[in-house]
This record gives sequence, structure tokens and C-alpha cells, in this order.
Amino acid sequence: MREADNSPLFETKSAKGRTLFKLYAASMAMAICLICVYRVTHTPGKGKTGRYFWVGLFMSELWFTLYWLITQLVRWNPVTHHTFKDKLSHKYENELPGVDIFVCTADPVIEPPLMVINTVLSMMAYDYPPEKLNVYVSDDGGSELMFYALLEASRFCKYWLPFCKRYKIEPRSPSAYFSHASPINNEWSSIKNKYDEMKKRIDDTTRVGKVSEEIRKEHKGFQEWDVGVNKKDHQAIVQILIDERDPESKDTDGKILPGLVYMAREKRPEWHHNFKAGAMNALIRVSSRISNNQIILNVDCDMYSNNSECIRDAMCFFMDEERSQNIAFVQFPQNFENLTPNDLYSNHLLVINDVELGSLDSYGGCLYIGSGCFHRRDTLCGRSYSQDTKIHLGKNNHKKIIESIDVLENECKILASCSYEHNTEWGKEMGLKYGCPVEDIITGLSIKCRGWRSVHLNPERKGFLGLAPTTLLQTLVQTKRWAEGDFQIFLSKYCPLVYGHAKIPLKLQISYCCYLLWAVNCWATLYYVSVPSYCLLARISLFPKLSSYWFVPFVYVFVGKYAYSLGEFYWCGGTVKGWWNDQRMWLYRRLTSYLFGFADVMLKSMGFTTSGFVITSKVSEEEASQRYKKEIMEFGATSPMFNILSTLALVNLFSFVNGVKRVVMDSDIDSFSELVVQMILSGLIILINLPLYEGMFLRKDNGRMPSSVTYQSTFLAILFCTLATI
Ligand SMILES: O=c1ccn([C@@H]2O[C@H](COP(=O)(O)OP(=O)(O)O[C@H]3O[C@H](CO)[C@@H](O)[C@H](O)[C@H]3O)[C@@H](O)[C@H]2O)c(=O)[nH]1
Ligand SMILES: [Mn+2]
Repeated sequence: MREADNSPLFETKSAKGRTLFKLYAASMAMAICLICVYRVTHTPGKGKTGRYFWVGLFMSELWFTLYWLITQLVRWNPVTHHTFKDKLSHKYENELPGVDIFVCTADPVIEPPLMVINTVLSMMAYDYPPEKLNVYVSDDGGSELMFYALLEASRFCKYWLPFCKRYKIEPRSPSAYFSHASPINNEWSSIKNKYDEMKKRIDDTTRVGKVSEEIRKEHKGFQEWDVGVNKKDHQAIVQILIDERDPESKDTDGKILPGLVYMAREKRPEWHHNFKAGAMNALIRVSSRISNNQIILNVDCDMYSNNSECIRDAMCFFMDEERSQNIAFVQFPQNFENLTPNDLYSNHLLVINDVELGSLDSYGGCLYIGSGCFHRRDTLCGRSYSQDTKIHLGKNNHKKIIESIDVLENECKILASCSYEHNTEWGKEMGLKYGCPVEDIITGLSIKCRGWRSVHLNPERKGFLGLAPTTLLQTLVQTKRWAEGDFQIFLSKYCPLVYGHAKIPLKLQISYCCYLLWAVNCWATLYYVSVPSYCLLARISLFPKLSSYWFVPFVYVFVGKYAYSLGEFYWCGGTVKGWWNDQRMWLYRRLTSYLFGFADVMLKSMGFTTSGFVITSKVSEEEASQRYKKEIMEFGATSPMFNILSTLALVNLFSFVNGVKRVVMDSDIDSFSELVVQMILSGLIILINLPLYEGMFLRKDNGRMPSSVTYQSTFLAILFCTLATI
């Protein structure tokens, strides 16, 4: 009996095929060394033409080599976990710890209240004892529309939760469920009607942009908006919509409902609000006063629960007898419901989710990526790991509160006020860290440096589904925020190589750099897509001739790298076309997001700018969304990012055409054999850019490249090419 009791709640497996991978990596490393030998022995001497181009190219290649080594490390030994939820229920069903669920939203226009409450409802409907769940919504938009929608949700959930549990339906976001499900019985139809009516009421109110007087009478909470609330300037608002202590708050089956709280922290123009990190910290404090559950799950407002068993999955790690003690957080990958079959903008982060994060896990823990993550409350609040103290989850920490709702709300408002954090450790040693656009990455890193480890869990049925950006520009801007934040960490005192020294394994320190150095990739990539084509026009050869033996390692590295990456992508469940799109997007991200991210970090360190947080829109206009569904690339806006992409695409087109002309018309075979690699390179860049040329010259729809960008880029490209040929 005893034996069975100690059996683990999860198991961990290494990925297969690692020997083959290691052989591949070794052969690639040898070929890369040969390329270096070639560069060292063949670089033109002082005063010879092209010397500086060669030196630059060699430096780019050295950077790629260094970065490639890091990317091999994050592939070396991925692990996956499997949980035993039956054992968990069997042993601990009555001791399961409570969970506070945080949902952050920030703007009722680009994050529609209806979407947010669908997320909230899916969270309330987890397969978990409802008295142990509390859902907190932070509304940085300070919008009464959001409050109203949540009020509707607090009523609808009385029908929705019993329905979910009775029929064990998945997913438990009503909108996601009804969009795919077919009727089962009368109850189904009646719930569907209720949902549709609620949706209509919310849609109508959202359209008007104002809550009607009639509705305002239904809840005292609306009075908060009587004083003229402005998104950037308003008092703290805390409204407990479902009070778990209230005997009335039961669902139609008579079961207790999870607690539900609306919070809009105080905003004043003179106080910096620290974006999502600020919201999360206010939530940590407010929830500690109301329910103070030991586990915190946080999700973005679009990330609904797609798998009602995820809390139990996470608990298998926190409750395991042997190995739970040092686990700080359990991170689920971010998945998206709105991806197109070939993932046009490569938002899936397929390989990162399936391979890289698993490898980081084996080195001591994957990243905290901001959504779909279960934390221990005290770790998030700054606690260090110590081997001597055993933490017992499940021992009742739950607050026994006697105060009336009004008193409680008023106390919470103080916790959500601007001045509360003044001269405290909040945002530094406590809670999520401030001052970085990727508050999640830096917070996760510092948790690990306090002795904890983390877990990456990717169950068969995806845990959370959200909305990925649906236009090229949104994707690039989002990546820019990430690249900027990551690089800022690298240059700060939190650089894992320094801050993590002797605190986390060296392998983990270096693996972190795979992301923190994203931005730096822009230089080598920019060089590789511009200089070889410049030199093609100027007839400066940068690579070995076709007939030379030195050609072989170049081909090996090129074919090896891309064949491997295609195989890996396919193995992770992607399509060949998806891989091709992925290659394009990596190129675009490197040429724009990373470059702008890099530049902003530099400007910020010199005090010229401060970082912002551009929220990704979760709505798109009808026409654009049709194009997205057809996987037609969306330009449709002017942005310096597009200028860069178009100019480089045109430069390569011009130099390739010029090269072909020389070979065909002038029969200049000699220079052809010297320049063939550059021709191939330009040719490939042209192939990958086909959607861009289409957007500039062929398309007529509103999503095409704005003509001003086309003109400017054509002018710049011609200028560039003229410089090369004179
Ligand atoms: O001032 C703000 C800004 C944003 N948010 C919320 O933060 C979440 C993430 O914002 P989103 O625009 O969707 O950014 P993403 O790039 O999709 O978010 C990823 O990257 C962020 C860090 O850059 C992390 O915080 C997120 O958890 C992670 O999903 C959303 O729920 C927002 O409502 C706030 O609460 N307050
Ligand atoms: Mn998002």
C-alpha cells in the first residue's frame, strides 16, 4: 500500500533519435570549420578588391556559427512529460490546493469583451472543485463595457457550468464550443439560446459603446463609472461579482460557483502603470486579500481553456511526493485557434514549442511565456527555494473572511492603487518585474535564479488556444516587442551569463541566449541578403567556384541545415508549405523586427526613448480576414519595416536579372562560374519574396503594398544597384 502511495504523479521521457541528431550536428560542425578555413585562406590580401566585403561576410558567418551552436544546444535533449491524473485524484482529491486564475485585458476595442468572457467562462468551467477556483479579471481598459459583459457572464455561468460538467464537453469556451458542436438535446438548445441572447445583448451594448440606464440599475458596480472614468485616469475599481461565501451563488444544480472578481487598478497620468506586469502585481495583491489560493494560473484574455483537465495536469507536478518541491511553475505552450493551414505568418512557433522548450526543460526549466502558466503564489512573490523547508500545498490557506463585501472591496481598492507600490519591492524583488517589454521572460529567469526549476507541459489535447496576429505588420510588431525585451535583458544586469552564473546550469544560461540574442541576428542577415547581391552586380566573387573542392562544405552546410529544418518542422506536425512560410517569416523578422528591436534597445540605453507595449489586436476587418483565410499576405499599411523588405527584395531581383543578362547576352561564362553562388543566393531570395513582388506590382486589393512604399523602395533599390555598378 505504502509503495503505491509514493508512486510518481508524472513521468519524463527523452526524445528519440538523438544519436542521429548528434551525428548530424557533428558533421555540420566539421563542414562549418572547413568554411572557416576557406575564409581564412582565401580572403583577398590588403589593398585587393573585395577584401572588406570578404571580412564582413566572414564575420557574419562567424556569428551564424555561434548562433547555430546555441540552436543545437536547445535541440540536444528535449524531454516530454506525461501526467497520471488518476493517481492524483485517488490520493489527493480532497486536498487539492485552490487556484486563483488571472485574466488580463487592456482594451475593449481590440480585445472585445465577448471574447474575454468566453475565456473567463472556460476558466470557471475547469474540471476542478469549484469552491477551489477564483477567477480575477484585470481590465486595464477600465471599461464599463467589460464590466457589463462580466456581469452577464456571472449570470450565464449558472447554466453553463452544470452543462459542461454533465456532458463533459470540450472546449468550455461557449463561443468555441458552439462554433463546432451539433445539438444533442433540448438542454443543449436552451443553453445555446441563452448564449446567443447574451451575445446579442453584449454585442448591442458594445456597438452603442455605452451601458444603458436600465442595465446600470442592475448592479451597484456601475456607479464606479458615474464619476467619468477615463482609460488613463481613474480610481481603482474592484467589484466582486460572484462571492463564493454567498449562499445564493450556486449554479442550477445547486453547486457552488467559482468566485469572480472584476478589477481595474487605479491609473493616473503621473504614475507609470507598467503594462501587464503592473496589472499582474495588482491582481496578486487583490487576490491575496480575497482568496489567497496557493496556485496562480495566468492567461491572456484571448487564451481560453481548451482542455478542462489542465489544472489537474499541473497539480501532478506540484503535488508529486518526490520531485515537486523545487518546481516553481508549469508552463503550457501557447497555441492558437486562428492559424491558417500553412501558418502564413509562422505564428505557431511549432519547433520552439515542440523541441526547444522541451530541451530547456531538461536543463532546469523552460521559459515563462506569460500565458497558460501555473505558478506557486509565494514563488511569484519572491520566495527563494530552500532544501530545508518543505512546502505543503493543499493545507488550507484559503482566507476565512468575515467582512462584508463592501468592506472587502474597499480594502482591495487600496491594494490596487497607484501609490501602493511606491517605495516597495513590487516590480523588483516581488511579483513580476517592471521595465521590460517581456516581463514574463525576465520574471521566469529570476525565479530560476532563486533556485527553482520549471516544467514545460505539452499535452496531446492543447491546453490553451488564443488568437495570433493576422496581418504581417502585427506579427512583425509583436516580434519586435519580444526581440527588444529579450535583448534588453541580455544587456542588463539580468543577463543569464552573469546573473545566472553559479545559480542556473551553464547549459540553461546559454539556451536563454538563443532568445535573448534574437535581435543581434539582424546584422548578419542584413549583410547576407544585401552584400552578396551588391557584389554580384560589382562582379566581386565572394564564394568558391563550382569546380572548386571548397564548394562542397558550402553546399553541405546549406543543404544540411535546410533539410534538417524541413524534417524537424514536418516531424512537429507542420506542412512543407508551412515550412516555406516559416523560412520567409524568419527572414522578415530578422530584417525588420530584430533590427528595430535592436535599435530601440540602443536608443533606450542612451535615454532617447522608453519602451511601450503595443497590444496585439484580436479583431480584424472583414476583407482582411478573408485574405488571411486564403493565405494572402497582408501589407496594406505604410511602415518602414515594409520599406526595408521591399528594397532588399528588389535589390536581389535587379542583381539576379543583371547576372542572368550577363551570362545569356554577353556569354560571360567565366564570371558566371565565379559568381554562381551569389546568383543562387539571390535566386532563392527572389523565390521566397514572391508574395512581396505580387503585393507591390500585381495585386489590386486593399491588402497590397501601398504605392508610396513601392515607389520609395524602387528608388532606393535602383540607387543601391547603381552604386554597385559604377
Ligand atoms: O498594459 C497592458 C498591456 C497588455 N495587457 C495584457 O497583456 C496580454 C498580452 O498582450 P498581447 O497584446 O496579446 O501580447 P502578446 O504578444 O500576444 O503576448 C505575449 O507576450 C507578452 C510579453 O510581451 C506576454 O505578456 C504575454 O503573456 C504573451 O502572450 C493581453 O491579455 C493584454 O490584455 C495588459 O493587461 N495591460
Ligand atoms: Mn496575444
